[in-house]
This record gives sequence, C-alpha cells and structure tokens, in this order.
Amino acid sequence: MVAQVIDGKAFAAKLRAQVAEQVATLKEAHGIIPGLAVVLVGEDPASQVYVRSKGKQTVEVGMNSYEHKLDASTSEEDLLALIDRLNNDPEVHGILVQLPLPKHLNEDLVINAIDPAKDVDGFHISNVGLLGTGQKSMVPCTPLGCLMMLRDHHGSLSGMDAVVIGRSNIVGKPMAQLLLGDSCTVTIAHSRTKNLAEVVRRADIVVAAVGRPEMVPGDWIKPGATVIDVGINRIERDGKTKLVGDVHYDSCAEVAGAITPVPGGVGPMTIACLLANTLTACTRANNLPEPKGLTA
Ligand SMILES: Nc1nc(=O)c2c([nH]1)NC[C@@H]1CN(c3ccc(C(=O)N[C@@H](CCC(=O)O)C(=O)O)cc3)C=[N+]21
Repeated sequence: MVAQVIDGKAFAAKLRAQVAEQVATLKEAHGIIPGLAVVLVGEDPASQVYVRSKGKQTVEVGMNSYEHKLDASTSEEDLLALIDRLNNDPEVHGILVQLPLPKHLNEDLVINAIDPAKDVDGFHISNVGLLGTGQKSMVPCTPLGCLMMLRDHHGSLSGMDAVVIGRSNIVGKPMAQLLLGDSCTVTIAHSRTKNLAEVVRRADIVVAAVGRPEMVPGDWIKPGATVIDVGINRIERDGKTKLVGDVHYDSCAEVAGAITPVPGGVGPMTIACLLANTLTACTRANNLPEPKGLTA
C-alpha cells in the first residue's frame, strides 16, 4: 500500500480562508478586528523566523498583529507586567508567549499569568482542566490541527485505536484528550514504554510527537493506519540541513493508509489553528456566536 499524503499546507490555506472570511464579516457587522499579541523573549533564530511567519499570516487574514520582542535578560517582573497590560488591553484578544523561555524565567508562572480567555495556546491550567473535563476551552493549536486533519480524513474517529507517542503538555497530553473526546481508545506511549513497537502496531491512528528524528520505522505501522507526524527536526544529511519528522517517512508511507509530510503537514496547521483560536477568543469576548468549523 502507498499512503495517501495528507496535505497540511493546503488544508491550512483553506482554514485561513475561512478565518479571513469570518474576520471580514466581524469587521463589517460589528466593527471589531481580532488582535493577536505575540511575545518573544530572546533571539533564538528559529523562534524569530516562526514569530515573523505568524505575524505575516495574522495580517493576511485581516487581524491585527502586535509583536513584543524582549531582551533575553528580561526579568520575570517585566514580562509579567507586559502580560498584565495585554490582559487588560481590549484590542488584544489572543496572547501567545513563545516557548521555550530563557531558563531564568518560570514558564508555568508566566503561562498561568495569561487571562485564560486570551490564552490562544490553550496552555493555561484553567484551559487544560476545561479540556480534560470536556468543557468549552481554548484548545492547543498543534493537537487541534491534528484532530481537524484526522476528522477530515476519517469522518468519525469513534472506536478507533489511537496511540500518541509523547507525553508533553503542549502536544501529547492534549492530543490524547481530544482523541478521547472523539471516542478513540487512547494509549499514551513515551520513552519508558515497554515494547513500543508492539504498542504502535495495534494503532489505527499514530500521532508521533517525541522530538526524535525519524524514530518510528515503517515496520511499526499497522497496514492502512493513519500516521500524523508532529516532529519538526532539523538534521544534517549529505552536508545539507534538512527538516525531518519523528517518523521515518519513506518506510512509513509504504505501509500506512495516510500520512502527513514534514514540512507541509502539521506545522502549517498549527499556525492556522492559532489564527482560528484568536478569532474564537474575539467572538467569545464580544458575546457573539462562535465561528463555525474552527473549534474542537
Ligand atoms: N507558545 C508557543 N506556541 C507554539 O505553538 C509554539 C511555540 N510556543 N514555540 C515553538 C513551537 C514550534 N511551532 C511551529 C509551528 C509551525 C511550524 C511550521 O509551520 N513549519 C513548517 C516549515 C517550517 C520550516 O521550514 O522551518 C512546516 O512544517 O511545513 C513550525 C513550528 C510552534 N510552536
């Protein structure tokens, strides 16, 4: 079997077009423009590229983008003061603090200082609790993008066996919650899982989010399974830098029924979902009907 390629880039473009349309309506009918504030502390080059691309796409869908670039040595007090200002700014509907933060800053403390209603990353403990109990929340962008692609491909996910490899707060755990919410039988596997190959072989859906280049080989995949590759790893090969996922693409694509590529899979969906979440946060803040098809 040769897997169908799930085109995340095209899917994300469609999603952004839907967001743009609803942003335009919001502007016309209510004079409201959704605003997203992105906070970057330090000069990590990968983060800078990523923040720039978010800002560009935010403007392209008709929303306001506010970029706050702080020095790597910024104190926790100053960062918290900025978050407080953004929490109280009515023009700002979404706040994203780029992770990871420099080591002298407490990430949990900073994230939990964001107004949960503006927490478009869905990382605040209050949103994590709401998601875990099936209540309306802000849903983390990467898992939301994965869920949208899975629903689009399968229709219903009910009763499917899903294995999530990776237990991070930003991908693995919320991904498992979303799959459970769609009535999958969910296993969370990780670096200490015994017989990982056997566990993965049972799965109809494999979500790989471990951050280890090409660690899932094709012979772990059940024939016909759907493989969602969350990994974005920059590696050196033949003297060139190359972007690869957490799954070994060529061997997995020979066995899987469907697979997301890297790049062009989950990555673009993550940013599109960030824009969708900002629109959702804006409509909620203004007691307007929720956008359709953009939330979990
Ligand atoms: N608070 C916070 N929220 C985040 O969502 C967050 C974060 N911090 N810190 C960093 C990671 C990383 N991340 C990516 C999103 C999209 C691509 C993406 O669009 N990648 C393209 C290619 C990128 C390239 O060519 O380098 C692709 O996969 O096709 C990559 C990486 C969001 N993150």
